[in-house]
Amino acid sequence: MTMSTDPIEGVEQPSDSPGTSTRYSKHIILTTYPGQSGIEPVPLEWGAADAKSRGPIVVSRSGNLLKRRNAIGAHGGSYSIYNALAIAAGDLDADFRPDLRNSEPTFNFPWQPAWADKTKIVSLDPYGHDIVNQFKQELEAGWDIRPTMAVTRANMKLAEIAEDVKNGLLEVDGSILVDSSGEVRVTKVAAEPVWYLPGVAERFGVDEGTLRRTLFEHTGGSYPELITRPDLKTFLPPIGGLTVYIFGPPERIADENVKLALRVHDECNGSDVFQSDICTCRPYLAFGIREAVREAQNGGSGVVIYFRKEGRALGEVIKYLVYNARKRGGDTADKYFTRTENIAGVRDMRFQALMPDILHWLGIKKIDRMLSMSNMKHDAIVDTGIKILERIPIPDEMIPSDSRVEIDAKIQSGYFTTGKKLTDEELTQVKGRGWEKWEDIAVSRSTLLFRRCF
Ligand SMILES: Nc1nc2c(ncn2[C@@H]2O[C@H](COP(=O)(O)OP(=O)(O)OP(=O)(O)O)[C@@H](O)[C@H]2O)c(=O)[nH]1
Ligand SMILES: [Zn+2]
Repeated sequence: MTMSTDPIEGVEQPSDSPGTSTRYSKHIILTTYPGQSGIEPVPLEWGAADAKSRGPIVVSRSGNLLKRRNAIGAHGGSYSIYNALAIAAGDLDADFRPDLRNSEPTFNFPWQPAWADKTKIVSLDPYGHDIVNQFKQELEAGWDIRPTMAVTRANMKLAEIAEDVKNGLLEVDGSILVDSSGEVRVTKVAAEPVWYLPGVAERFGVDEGTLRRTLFEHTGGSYPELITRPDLKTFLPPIGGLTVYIFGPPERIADENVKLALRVHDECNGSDVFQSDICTCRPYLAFGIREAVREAQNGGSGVVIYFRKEGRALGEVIKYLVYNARKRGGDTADKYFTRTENIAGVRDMRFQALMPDILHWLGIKKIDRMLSMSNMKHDAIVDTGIKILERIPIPDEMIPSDSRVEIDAKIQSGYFTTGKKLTDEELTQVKGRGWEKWEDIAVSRSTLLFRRCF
């Protein structure tokens, strides 16, 4: 195969390639180059004063947009693959354009100076929720421009909140906390990642070329334009995004005169949804929601931000391998992080450096009550100029006994605490639950049944 670079012709699809599709031309454009004839990216000036002077993010390769794209990657984060599958399966037209009527935000977040600051927001599109309004003409002309953020509202119900009402820790106000079943009114913002590569590189203290080359190499060479198009500075990576849960009127978040309670939470599916008791994730999340509701009821604002960074962004498979190593090797707090490092090479890949972007987008300048003990979250937030006035650890009575190992290891490694920091010797004594053998459980159960029968 030969590669022609001018004009955009690409390579011929090999005749022996399986399932040659009639949906696409026989020429496959593997990549593009800045000087190629016809290549004319839509101007995009990250950090410009407003959406129109910034320009829309155009990432689609469909039709003529291939020449006008100003971003690398694809919409939808990790769901871009499902989108491709739907097209491959014939369920979705490759040139489909969404009908965005009535999809506008339920609350108009006011413009913040950070939206026009290319150092404050580098991992999401500050105008991603407002494209229907900002880029009407382009949409009407048939351009494929998509929202990367969405704002909606909902009611949610949490068992722990119902418990808090029952125990007198929260009062039903009929507006924020609707009733004693734990029903709460909430405004939600979903955001997909949109990276301004020079800004992301700067946050990690690497040069842009190194970041681009590393992303290219370690995604199986999936995004060659990271290498061939240094003029394209924006990348929509195939990773999960975040959701903001706002309790109380959203306009209060940016108001420095009222208090703000904030929990930044990273996904832990096993605990958050299924309530496994090996970690403190769901209890801290529920505590965060309770305190956010309380702050909103007191005339302030409560915010919980949920990031899709399962297993400290190592993924659930790695996490379960670590759990096995912990349970088989003797689960003690002194070895907690070593077990992860043995399997993943590092203990954490969450890179909290990008996390504060959403706080700046919301217009947060200070956090009165930070519901987190993490030094990494704290330092990342404070480093970008947001003040944290008080840090609130998870209350002791909310810590499941099997997760003492995790919490004591975290405190030892630098997590904030108002309690006692254990010595190295004491850490070896903090033990998690061992595994019972299935055979033993089954035997004792059958013995029981046997006894009951006679
Ligand atoms: N790899 C790995 N990940 C874990 C383990 N235990 C918990 N996690 C993950 O650790 C993350 C915990 O995130 P958070 O609940 O935000 O807590 P944190 O950042 O440690 O700090 P706090 O804000 O103080 O709660 C989640 O992504 C969990 O899935 C473990 O043993 N191994
Ligand atoms: Zn967890």
